[in-house]
Order: sequence, then C-alpha cells, then structure tokens
Amino acid sequence: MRVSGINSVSEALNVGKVNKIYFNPDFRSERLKRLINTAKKAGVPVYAVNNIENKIVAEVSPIKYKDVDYVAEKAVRQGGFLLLLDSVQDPQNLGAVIRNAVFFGCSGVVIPKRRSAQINETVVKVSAGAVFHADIARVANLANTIKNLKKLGFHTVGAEIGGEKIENAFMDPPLAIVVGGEDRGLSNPVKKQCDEIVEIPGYGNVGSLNLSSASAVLMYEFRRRLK
Ligand SMILES: C[S@@+](CC[C@H](N)C(=O)[O-])C[C@H]1O[C@@H](n2cnc3c(N)ncnc32)[C@H](O)[C@@H]1O
Repeated sequence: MRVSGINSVSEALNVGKVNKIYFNPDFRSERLKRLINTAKKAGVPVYAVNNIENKIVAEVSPIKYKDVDYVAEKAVRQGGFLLLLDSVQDPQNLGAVIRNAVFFGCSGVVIPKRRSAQINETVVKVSAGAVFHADIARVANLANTIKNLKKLGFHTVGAEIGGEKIENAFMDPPLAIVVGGEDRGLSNPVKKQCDEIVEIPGYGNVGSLNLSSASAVLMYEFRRRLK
C-alpha cells in the first residue's frame, strides 16, 4: 500500500512500516527534510522524484488485522473499551473514526469483513496515520461478535437516535460502543444484541450527527466517567 503526506508517512515510519520513500525535491520544507533524515537513519531507501504530485509518498507494509479475541482481551486487561462499526461505507468516515478512537485510547476497532469500508490509502490519510497505532479486527458477523463479547463481561451500548439519553447510560468497562453506518444506522440484529441504545441529545435543526462525531462523544463520555 502507498501512503502520502507528512503525517501519515511519519506515523508509518514510527512503527517501522515503511519500506521505501519517494519525495518531490521541489517541495523542500523543514518538516520534510527532518522526515527524510529520520527515514535515512532508520535505513529506509529514499528516492527524489521530480514528477510526483505529493511532497512525499511511502510504500508501507500492509496493515495486519487483529483477531477479535486479541482486542477483547486487551480491553478487559486495560479496563477499556472497544468501538464496533456497523457497516461504515465511506473511507473518509472510517479514517476519521479511527483517528478519534486512537485519540481516546480505544483498545480496538472492530469492523465487518463485508459491506464495510476496509483500510485503504484514503483511510490512512484521513486518520493522519493513526491507523498505524490502532488495533483493528475484522469479523464475519457483528451481531454474533456482540453476543460473544457479552459472554466475556462486556456491556454493549449502541448509538442511535431515539435511544435512552446518554447521561443515563451504563458505561462501565469493559465496554463495547457500537456506532451505525451512514445510510441505515444500526442493523436490527445488531440493535437486538445491544444491552442498551443511547442517544446524544441534539439542540438544533439537524437530525443526526456524523458517525465520527457521534463516536467521539461516546468515547469522551466513557473517559469522563472513569475519572
Ligand atoms: C449519520 S447516522 C445514520 C443515520 C441513519 N440514516 C439513520 O436513520 O439511522 C450514523 C450513526 O451515527 C450515530 N449517531 C448519529 N447521531 C447520533 C445521536 N444523536 N445519538 C446517538 N447516535 C448518533 C448512530 O450510531 C448512527 O447510526
């Protein structure tokens, strides 16, 4: 996979994922120079190429998805939470959500294998490289995954308009937060498995939040209550 942009390349370099770097010598900036020096010190081959559109492009090793048991065990050990995404289609949204999840110290992001955006160059770019710090698991069936997480002691909170007010929700760890996709929200089988459905109250003339904003509010609420 190729990633472009100083932030994404820098994060990939931090976690040892970069195999090769191409940069455009017409765009010389201090940050770019520093990044190239760091890459050279790390033994990464670096090439100056005049006709590339971006300042910097890196060839990175493919993202390895984690097993859902791994992220579940991690969340239990950390007294943390998982973020489950029910069929998010737009890679821009997926990238934004993963960036938020890493920011809030999420133990793992769980996405379905089908009917969902997967990790690609757009996701990496929008996440500003946060993808390289995230543990992402893929599952065949999100409703079954929730069932299994509940057996491990997870409380599961689904986000949807019309649910219980967020302030009344039970959010003790280990917690699984489930957010719906752009078009249809949470599917019925997923909703059925959630212990409760919660709503973030709105005060203006817009019906719902973008899913990355909704997930950020829920993750913030989890963190706020731990204090
Ligand atoms: C853009 S919304 C999907 C709207 C979808 N068309 C529907 O009617 O359900 C995407 C997801 O963000 C979350 N969401 C958005 N606004 C929310 C709110 N006010 N409270 C709780 N969750 C919200 C939900 O998980 C929702 O499924």
